[in-house]
Amino acid sequence: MGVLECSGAPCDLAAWKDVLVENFGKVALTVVFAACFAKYLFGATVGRRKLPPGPTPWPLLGNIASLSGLPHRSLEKLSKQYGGLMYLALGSVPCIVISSAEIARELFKNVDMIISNRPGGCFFENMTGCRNVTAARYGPHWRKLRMIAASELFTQKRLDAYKKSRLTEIGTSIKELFVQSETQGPVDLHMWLHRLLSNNLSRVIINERYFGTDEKGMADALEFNNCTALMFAQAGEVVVSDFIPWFAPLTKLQRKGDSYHRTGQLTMAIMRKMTNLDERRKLHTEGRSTGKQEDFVDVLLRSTLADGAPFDDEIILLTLMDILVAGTDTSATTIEWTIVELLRHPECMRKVREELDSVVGNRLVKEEDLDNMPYLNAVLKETFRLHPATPLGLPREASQPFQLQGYTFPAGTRLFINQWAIHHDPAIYPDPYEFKPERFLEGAEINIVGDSQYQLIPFGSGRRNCLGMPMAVLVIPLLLCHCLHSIDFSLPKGQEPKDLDMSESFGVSAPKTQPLMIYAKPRAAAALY
Ligand code: HEM
Repeated sequence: MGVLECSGAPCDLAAWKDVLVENFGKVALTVVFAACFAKYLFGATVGRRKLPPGPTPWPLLGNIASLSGLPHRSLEKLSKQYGGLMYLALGSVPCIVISSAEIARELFKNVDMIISNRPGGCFFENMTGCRNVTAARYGPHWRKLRMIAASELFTQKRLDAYKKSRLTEIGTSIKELFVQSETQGPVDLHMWLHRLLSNNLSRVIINERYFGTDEKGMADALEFNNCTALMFAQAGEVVVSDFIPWFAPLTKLQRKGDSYHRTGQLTMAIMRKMTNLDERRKLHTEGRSTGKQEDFVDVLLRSTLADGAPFDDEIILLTLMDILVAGTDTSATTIEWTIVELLRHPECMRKVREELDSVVGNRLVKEEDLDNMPYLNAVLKETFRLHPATPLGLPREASQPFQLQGYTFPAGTRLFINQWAIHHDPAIYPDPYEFKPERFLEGAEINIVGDSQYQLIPFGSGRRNCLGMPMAVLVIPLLLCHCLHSIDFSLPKGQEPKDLDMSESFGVSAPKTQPLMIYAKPRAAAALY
C-alpha cells in the first residue's frame, strides 16, 4: 500500500507534505482547473442569478468566440435564444448585447450619459492615445471636440456653403467613371465611391480635391488607402489582454503596442502632408488667410481644447483623420448596397427612376429635390435596415453602475447595440431578410433621424451617436440620386443580378465581400454633366 493510501490506517502526514512540495506545480494547476471547471458548471446558475440570460462562458475566455466571423449575425442568432438583453463575458469583461428596439429605447432614455464612454483598448491607446473623438473617454476633452463639430463643422450653414463644391465633385467623378468604364472595362464601384466621398470631404477639410486621377493624386490615394487598410486590419485584431489582463506580458512580447503606435505615426504624417499643416499654422499665426472660404483646418486652428489651450497639431490631425476615415467607407458601403439591391430588384429600380424622371426630369438633380422623393427615401431606409454599415455600432462602456430591465450592471460593462438584430426583428419588419422598400411607405412612419425611433438606428443614438450624420443624411441620398439619374449600370457579360454574391464582411464597416464590378454608361440626363 502506498503512503497516500489512507484506507483503515491513519495517513502519513509528513509524506503528504513531501509529495505536495515535490508536485506543487501539478497540484496548483489541478486546483485552478478544478475551480474553473466548477465555475463553468455552476457559474451559469449560481454566480449569474442576477444577470440577464446568455450563453455559458468558457473558462478564462468567456464568450469571446461569439465575436468571431460575423459577430452581428452570431449574436442575432443567440438573441433568438436568450432575448433582447443578453449577457456575455468577454474574458473577464462583463458585456451586454441589446437586440431589441424597446430595450434600446429604455437604455438611451434612462442612462445615455453613463453609457457614452468608449472602452479604449490596446489599439487606440497606442495609436492615438485615445485623444481622437471616436476613441476618447466620455469627459471634457470629448465634449469639447463634439461641441466644435456640432457648432462649427457639421452645421447647416457650412453644409450650404459647400453645396457648389459637392456638385462639382459629383459631376467630375461621374465623368471620370464613364471614361474609366469605357477605356478600362468594369469598374470597382466601391473604390470609385470611396474616391468621390474622400474628395467630397477633402473639399471641406482643405478646400481642395486631394485624390485626383493624375499621377500625384493616384499616389496620394494609394498611400492613404494602404494606411487605412492597415488601420482597419489592426483595429479589427482581437488583443487578448484587452479582455484578459493576465495576457498583458504576451501582448508586450508581441510588440502590438509598438506596431499600433507606428501606424499612428504613419497616419499623422499622411494627414500632415494632406493638410499642409505647417504652412497653414504659419499663416494662421501671422494672421494671414489662404484667401479661400473657411475650411475645417481654419476652424480647428482657431479652436481651443477643454483646458483653454489652442488645438495642437496632433489633435487637429486626429480629428480630421477620424472624419475622413469614419465618413468614407460607411457611406460608400451604403450606396454600393443600394445599387446592388436595385439591380437585383428591377421593379424597384424602375420606380426610383420614374420618380427621378418626374421630379427632376431633364435637368441636374438639386438638393431640394430630395424632399420630393418618397420612394427613393424608402429605398435608402430599406438599405440602412438590411445592410447597416456598422451592424454592431461602435462599442460603448459604462462609466458608472447602471440599471436596465431590473438588472444592475457594474461600471466597466461593455455594451453592443446590435443594429443588425433590431433591423431584422420580424415583429417590426415582416420578412426581415427581403428587400421591400414599400414597407417604409405603409403604416406608422419610421425615421432614422430623431431619438424617438429605435427601430432603425444605423447611426447609433444618444449623445455619442454618429458625429457626421448631418452630412451623411444629405450626401448619401444626393449622390444616389445623381447616380441613378445619370448612369446606366450594367454587369459584365455573363453575370446575372440574381447571381450576385450578397455576403458581407465585418470590419470597421460591413461592405460587400465581393466588390461590385460594373459598366457605367450615360443615361440621357448625363449630357448635363
Ligand atoms: C452611412 C454612413 C454612416 C453610418 C452608418 C455611420 C454610423 C456610425 C455609428 C453607428 C457610430 C457610432 C455611434 C454610437 O456609438 O452610437 C458612428 C460614429 C461616428 N461617425 Fe459615423 N456613420 C456614417 C457616416 C459618417 C460620416 C459621413 C462621418 C463624418 C464625416 C462620420 C463620423 C463619425 C465619427 C467621428 C464618429 C465617432 C463619434 C463619437 O465617438 O463621438 N460618420 N458612426
